Amino acid sequence: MKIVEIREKTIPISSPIRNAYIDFSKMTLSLVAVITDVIRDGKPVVGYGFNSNGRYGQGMLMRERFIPRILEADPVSLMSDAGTNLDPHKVWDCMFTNEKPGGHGERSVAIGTIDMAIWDAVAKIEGKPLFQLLSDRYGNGTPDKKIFVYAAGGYYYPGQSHDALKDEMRSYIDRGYTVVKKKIGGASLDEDLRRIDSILSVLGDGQKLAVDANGRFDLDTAIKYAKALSQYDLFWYEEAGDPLDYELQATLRNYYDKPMATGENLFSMQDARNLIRYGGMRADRDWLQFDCALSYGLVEYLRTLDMLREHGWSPSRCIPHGGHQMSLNIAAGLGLGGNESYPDLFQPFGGFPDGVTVDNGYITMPDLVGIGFEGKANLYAEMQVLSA
Ligand SMILES: O=C([O-])CC(=O)C(=O)O
Ligand SMILES: [Mg+2]
Repeated sequence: MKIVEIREKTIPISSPIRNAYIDFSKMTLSLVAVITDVIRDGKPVVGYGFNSNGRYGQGMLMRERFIPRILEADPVSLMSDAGTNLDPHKVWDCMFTNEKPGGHGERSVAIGTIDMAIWDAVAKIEGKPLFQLLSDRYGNGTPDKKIFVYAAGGYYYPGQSHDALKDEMRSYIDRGYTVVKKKIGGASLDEDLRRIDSILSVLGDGQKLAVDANGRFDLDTAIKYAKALSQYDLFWYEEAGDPLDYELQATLRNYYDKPMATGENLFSMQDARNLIRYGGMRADRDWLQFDCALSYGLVEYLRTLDMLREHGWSPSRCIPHGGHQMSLNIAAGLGLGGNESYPDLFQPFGGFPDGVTVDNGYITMPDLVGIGFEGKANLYAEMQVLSA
């Protein structure tokens, strides 16, 4: 068997929203199709992948380095030992050939996107949902198909009123979510607190709200917010300072004893390990948000989960960034604590297969082969254009 062709396309996911650091008016992502010569149901197996929001399409890196390396490799060198399927770890090693360590930049996004498509193809060739394959290979063989999901929104919109913000949050609760997220740090502390008060007048409980500063704050500001936020008993306080400022994160724990979350902008096992070694994160209450689609894919995420276990962290402390079905499969197969969801943003990417509903904060994964993209009609329509 072999990979016949790999196609990629940059697709806009723009919207008028803004967090504390960027707006999404020009946001794009890469969609990838890995076409194999394996026939299932009379058609070649095609694996699909895309990167989640925030890092733009990475077509150039794929076209210049990673796709040619895969297509120029001896197909046997990319196969499982039995020769009946691709081996994602071997494909990963092939992509990483002649890449120096460190300084991960955005090649981790390009590789992560192709890696997602490889895993989709591998599970389709085995004829299983990816979560089942992961549980069989790396877990206990019994996936937990019920997954906690929270609704990420609460962005800054031009001219948005507090009533509109309240309506947005109410609509997530009405759709079955029990935890919602809002952005902070894109307005003054006073205005952010008024926005939080408005939202809590709807939610009634701080544990139903997470806040996200998107790495905007210096230490003084992070501490001011920490002190002010302490009154609410929030679900979490996310990415207060620069993602690579481990000392800031470690200092912040002296001012905030409630749960914190970070990690969506750490793109390698080594960066994640530095957070665990030096960031003062607490395995009994904090949350880790590494997103495989941005950080070298699931092959690297498996290394990150091993690293976490060695440092006394359970996979259940991971709730990845990005809101895509790949992380839902990892959550079900390997016991993560849940997944992000953007009910109204970045569609048709992200979200759940059609017919899946959120019930009291949880979804249940349907038994779809591969990652399950074929079960989401508007997403699969985009994918089919690429592979036609
Ligand atoms: O606004 C963004 O860049 C996305 C983000 O931080 C999140 O979903 O946590
Ligand atoms: Mg975030």
